[in-house]
Amino acid sequence: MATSFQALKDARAGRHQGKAQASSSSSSSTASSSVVHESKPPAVSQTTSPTQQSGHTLRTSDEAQVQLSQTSTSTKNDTAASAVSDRLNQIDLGERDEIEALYQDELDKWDVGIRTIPGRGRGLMAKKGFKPGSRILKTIPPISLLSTSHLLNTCSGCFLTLREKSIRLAHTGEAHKDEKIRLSRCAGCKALHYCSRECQIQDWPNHKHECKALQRLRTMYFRSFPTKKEDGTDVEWAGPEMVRALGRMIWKRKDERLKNGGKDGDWWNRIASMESHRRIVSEQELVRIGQQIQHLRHYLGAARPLQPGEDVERLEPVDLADFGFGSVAEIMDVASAFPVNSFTLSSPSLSALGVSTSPLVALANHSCDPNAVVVFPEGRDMEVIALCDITPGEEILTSYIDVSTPYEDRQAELLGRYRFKCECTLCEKSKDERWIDPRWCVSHVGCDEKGKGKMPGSSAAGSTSTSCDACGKSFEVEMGLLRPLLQEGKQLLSQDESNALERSYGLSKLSSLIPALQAKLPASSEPLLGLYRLHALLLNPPRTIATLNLATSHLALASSGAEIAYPRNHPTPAVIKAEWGKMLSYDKLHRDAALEAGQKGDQKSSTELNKEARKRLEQSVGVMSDAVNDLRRGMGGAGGVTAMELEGLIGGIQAELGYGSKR
Ligand SMILES: C[S@@+](CC[C@H](N)C(=O)[O-])C[C@H]1O[C@@H](n2cnc3c(N)ncnc32)[C@H](O)[C@@H]1O
Repeated sequence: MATSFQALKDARAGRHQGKAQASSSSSSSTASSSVVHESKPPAVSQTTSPTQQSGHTLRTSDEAQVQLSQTSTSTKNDTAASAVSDRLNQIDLGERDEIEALYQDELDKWDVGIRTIPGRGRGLMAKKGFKPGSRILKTIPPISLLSTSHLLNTCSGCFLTLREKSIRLAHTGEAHKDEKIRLSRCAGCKALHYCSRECQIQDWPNHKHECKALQRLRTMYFRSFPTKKEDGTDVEWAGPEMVRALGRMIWKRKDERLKNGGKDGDWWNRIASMESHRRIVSEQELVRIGQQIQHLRHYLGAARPLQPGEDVERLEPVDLADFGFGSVAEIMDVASAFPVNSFTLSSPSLSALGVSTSPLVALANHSCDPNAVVVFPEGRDMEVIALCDITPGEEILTSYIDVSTPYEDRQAELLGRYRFKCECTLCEKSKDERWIDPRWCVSHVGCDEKGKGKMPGSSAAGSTSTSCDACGKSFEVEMGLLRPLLQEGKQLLSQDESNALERSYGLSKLSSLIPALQAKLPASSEPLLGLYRLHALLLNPPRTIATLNLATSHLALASSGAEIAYPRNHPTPAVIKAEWGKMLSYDKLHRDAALEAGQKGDQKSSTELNKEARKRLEQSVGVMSDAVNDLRRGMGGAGGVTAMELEGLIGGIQAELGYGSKR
C-alpha cells in the first residue's frame, strides 16, 4: 500500500515523553532494499538564521489502518491500572536477572541495581548512599532527537544552542579565541544542524538512514507545496519525533543484525526489554498505535533508493520482517513501549527540546515526591541526580510528570499514559480531606497570617465555604467567578506548551488574568505559578521600566511559589530563580533613562536611576549566586550550562560594581 505525502501524520511531544505517531501493518509488502553502509556524513553547510516556521502539518491517511482485533483487549481506565500491576507482578527473578546481565557494566560502575517491586515491576535500587546533588547515573541515551521546532536552532549532536555551547566551551576552557562556532546544516537532509564536525560525526551512525528518508520527504514536500519557499527555514516536513525516533531504533536494529549474523544484539535487546502495556491498552489506543506503525513503515520506506520509474511522490511502506520483526505483536510492543519509557529531552534550562530514550534509566519507577531527577545539564548526556539523602537499598524514584500540578491532574496523566494509580506519599497525603495542597488552593484574603484554604471541588457552584489553615476561620470562595479564571489560565498554559500561544494575545490576556487570580490564589497554586513565569517570559526583553519591574516581580513570585510546589532541591525552582536573577541584572533601561535625565539637566532623577540600577545589580548577584548553589544540587556537578552562564554573569557584574573577587 502506497501513500502520498499528505498521508503522513503529525503529532506533538508529551511532557515526559513523545506521544507522537508512527503506524503499523500486519500486511506485508515489497521487500526493503535499504542497504547498510558505513558511509561518511555529508558536508555541513552554514545555515541562515532560523526564522518563523510554517504552521503546516503532515496529515494522516485513512488507509493507514490495520486489523488489530486479534490483539485488542477492551480496557477501561479504572481497570487498566490493576491489569498492569498484575502483569508487573508476574515479572520473575529470571527476567530481572536477564535485564541485569544486559546492563552489568553500567550497574557496577554506578552502584545501582535492579529489583522487582510488588505492583511496579522492575525498578532501580541504590547500592550505596547518595547525597543531594550527587550523580546516581550518567549515560548517553541510545536515542535522542530534537522536535522539528528545534531542528534549526539547536545542534543535533550535543543538543545545545550556539549560546549554550559557547558558554560551555568558555567554562571548560575549550573555546578557541579566534574561532567562532556556528550552526551548520547537514548537506544531505538540510534539516539537522550541527555545531561542529565532531557532533555530526558522532550522530552519523544514527542519522545515516534517516538522512536519506528526510531527503525524500523534503523533495516530496516541496513538490506537493510548490508555493513553499526552500530557504531552509521550514523543516516541518521532517515529521513527528516519535516516528523519527522509532525509525532510528529500527534502522539501528537492522544494522546490528547485519553485523551480528542476522541475530539481535544487546543494543536491540535493551530496547526490546522495555515494559510495554500493549496487552492491556484500550482498543482505541491499539488503533492509534497501529496508525503510528503504518506511518513508520512509510517513513522507513523513504530511505530506500528510488527504483527506475518509481514516482518520488509515492512512498512504498517497508516490510518490517526485513528489519527483524517476526510479528505484528512485536512491533506493537516496541511502539507502545516507547511513550511509556521515553523522556523529554530537555535543555540545561529545562525547556523541552525533543525526545530521548534510555532503557536503563526508564527502569526507574515514578513518585510525585521523587528522590531523584532526570536531567541533561550539559546537553547530550542524561543524568540521574539525587534530590535528597538516599540510603543503600532504597528504590530510586523519578517523576514522570510535572509534580507542581494538582493531585487529580497528576493521577489522570499517570493513569492515561502510564497505566497506574500513583500511591506515593504526596498522593496519599492529597487524599486526606484535611490537608491543603499548596499546588491547588485559595488564599484567605485579609488573614493576618496569610493563610490558605482548600480549593472547592469540581462540582462546587456559587459561594462555597472553606476554612483557613492559619487562623482557622471559615471564608467564602465565589466559584462562579473563580472557575472561569482557572480555566482560562490552564488554557493559556496548555497553548504555550504546544507552541500555539501568540505573544501579543498572551500578553493582553495575562495583563488582566494575573491580577484577577493574584487576588484569589497564592503563588504556589496552579495555574498562577505557571502564569507568572509565562508572563515574565513574554515580557522579555522588557521595553519600559514598568514592564521590567512587572516581569521581575512575577519571577520573584514564581520563584517563591516553585520552592513550595516542587520537592526540595528540584532543579525547576533553581531555573526560575536563575531567570529572576537575570531579569534583575537587566540594567540597560535604568542606565539609558539616567543618561537621558542627565542630558536634560535632571541630575536628581539621573542619580536615583543609577542608584536603582546598582541596587538591582547587587540583588541580582545574590539571587544568581543562590541559583548557582540550587542548580548544583538539582542538576548535580557544577550545575550544568545554566549555572556556568550565571557564574559568568556574576563575575561580570561584580567587576562592574567594583567588587574585588567573586562571592
Ligand atoms: C518507565 S516504566 C518503569 C519500569 C517498569 N517498572 C518496568 O518493569 O520496566 C513505567 C511503568 O512502570 C510502572 N510504574 C512506574 N511507577 C509506578 C508506581 N509508582 N506505581 C505503580 N506502577 C508504576 C507502570 O506500569 C509504568 O507504566
